Amino acid sequence: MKSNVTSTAQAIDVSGTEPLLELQSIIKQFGGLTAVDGVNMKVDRGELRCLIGPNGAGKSTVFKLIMGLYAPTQGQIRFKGQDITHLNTWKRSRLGLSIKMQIPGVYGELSLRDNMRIAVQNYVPVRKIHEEIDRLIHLVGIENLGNPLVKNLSHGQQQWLEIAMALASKPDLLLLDEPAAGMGPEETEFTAQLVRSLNKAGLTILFIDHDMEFVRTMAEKVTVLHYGKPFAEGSMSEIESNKDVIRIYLGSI
Ligand SMILES: Nc1ncnc2c1ncn2[C@@H]1O[C@H](COP(=O)(O)OP(=O)(O)OP(=O)(O)O)[C@@H](O)[C@H]1O
Repeated sequence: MKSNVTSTAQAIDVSGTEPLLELQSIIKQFGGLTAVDGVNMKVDRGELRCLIGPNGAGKSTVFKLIMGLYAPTQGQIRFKGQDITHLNTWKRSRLGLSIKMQIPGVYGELSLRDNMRIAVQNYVPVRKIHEEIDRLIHLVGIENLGNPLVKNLSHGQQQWLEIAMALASKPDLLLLDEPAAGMGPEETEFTAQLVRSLNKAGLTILFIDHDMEFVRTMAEKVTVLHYGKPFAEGSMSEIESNKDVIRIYLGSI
């Protein structure tokens, strides 16, 4: 299979010097547990960045904070230069943030196109829905699957469908939580190709992954989280040769 990305809907604003996303001193506590402990992070337009770190380091919580699924205990989140710390998820998605979570968010008992319709209907007029569904399933390379019930799709196909659904809002920044988890080598390769081509077409992507081979082929820049704090940041080769990162994470996977 091959992905069909040529361009995403929103072009890169080359004039903008401000980071697309900025986390400023973000803290998130769950009762007595500090899951995110003072994260400062900037993501520039056009980046394909990976967030790595040991289990429980706070990666998924950071994603949920960015999307407004959790409110930070402290700190500020800025997106496109705007303070979005107190905006609800719907408004953030209108502003250009989208997420594909780790837990599948597709409806197995509905057909592929009905799943897409749910994702698309809030963003295009009714007369454009079919056309938009066609565009998005073509974009992620699942246009030849027909219209089966989603529970009958393979794991990989369900993940790509979910990426297509996440693209319905025409995001500027797409968050992918372990996009290739549970996939075989071929599906993983297709996912890597898809994510890279979406990025090349102008979409900024921040993803979480534990599969270093996958990260190596994808990310230009890697941020390491450890106990809820940024621990290291750099190119994959810098990260892989960082003795402290090997000690706390890479040495154990
Ligand atoms: N809703 C919640 N309530 C209480 N504790 C939570 C909640 N969500 C996350 N945590 C805790 O916060 C910490 C960070 O969790 P998080 O899922 O963000 O880590 P992670 O780096 O994504 O881990 P993994 O790689 O295993 O997915 C963990 O100790 C987790 O148990």
